[in-house]
Amino acid sequence: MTVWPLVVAAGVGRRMQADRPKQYLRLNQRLLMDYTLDTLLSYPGVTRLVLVLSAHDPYWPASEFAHDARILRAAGGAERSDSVLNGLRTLQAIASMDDWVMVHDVARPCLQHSDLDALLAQLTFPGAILASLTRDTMKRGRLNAAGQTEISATVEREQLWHALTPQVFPLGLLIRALEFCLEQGVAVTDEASAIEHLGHAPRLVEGRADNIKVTRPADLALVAFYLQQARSGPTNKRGGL
Ligand SMILES: Nc1ccn([C@@H]2O[C@H](COP(=O)(O)OP(=O)(O)OP(=O)(O)O)[C@@H](O)[C@H]2O)c(=O)n1
Ligand SMILES: C[C@](O)(CO)[C@H](O)COP(=O)(O)O
Repeated sequence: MTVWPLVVAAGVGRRMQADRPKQYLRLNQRLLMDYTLDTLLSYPGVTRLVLVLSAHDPYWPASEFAHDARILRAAGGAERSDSVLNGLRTLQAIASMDDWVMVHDVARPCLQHSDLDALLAQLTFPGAILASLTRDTMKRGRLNAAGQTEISATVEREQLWHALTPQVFPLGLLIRALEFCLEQGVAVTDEASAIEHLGHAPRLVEGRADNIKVTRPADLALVAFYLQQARSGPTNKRGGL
């Protein structure tokens, strides 16, 4: 059974408010993107990887992996789901529809091989995602008459998870799910949502809480610390595709 990594890296990073897309910011002297690509390309059994970049990305040549023949590039789209679908359509040229695809955010550079081992132990229909249980009491907010944000409800915390990536699904099923959502005009922010819209229930695989998505400026120092810790700690080389 073949599992193809697909990395989405065509975002502009509005919330990061930087002078370039966040995947091209340096953390401990290395491009954020290169941490993510290194983790996936060094995972045992990975021979190719689909990388979705903005069609107008002038920064890619600065990557350590800019000339890596294992990388198959695809052009991004307006939304993350469009970028994923573009990547899947590029993957179709080299893959079987019965293969699996593992979609990962380039903005999650702290992914570790141990989490890939856990996720890839779940390659049964309809697929699975890495997730982390919420730790806090969760509130839903609303704007009041004075323009302040107030609590509208406390969300039941039992079995409440943060969806992370990678998210792994049969290639054909994920293409059908994303095309269905596109046809129905349903916006989805992760692959599992599209699979759910087909009536399936992907499994949740508990992953590391440090597999955070770099989104806002305050995330950079924390992720730099996690990456430093990972570099100085044991690496996970067991497992594989
Ligand atoms: N049209 C898009 C939008 C996002 N992404 C990717 O999807 C992942 C998660 O998206 P997000 O964190 O929202 O990244 P950005 O869209 O770049 O951030 P922002 O929403 O702040 O602009 C990122 O790796 C991003 O590069 C993508 O490939 N194509
Ligand atoms: C896919 C994801 O990382 C799962 O939590 C998240 O939905 C991406 O959301 P974004 O708004 O595109 O960052």
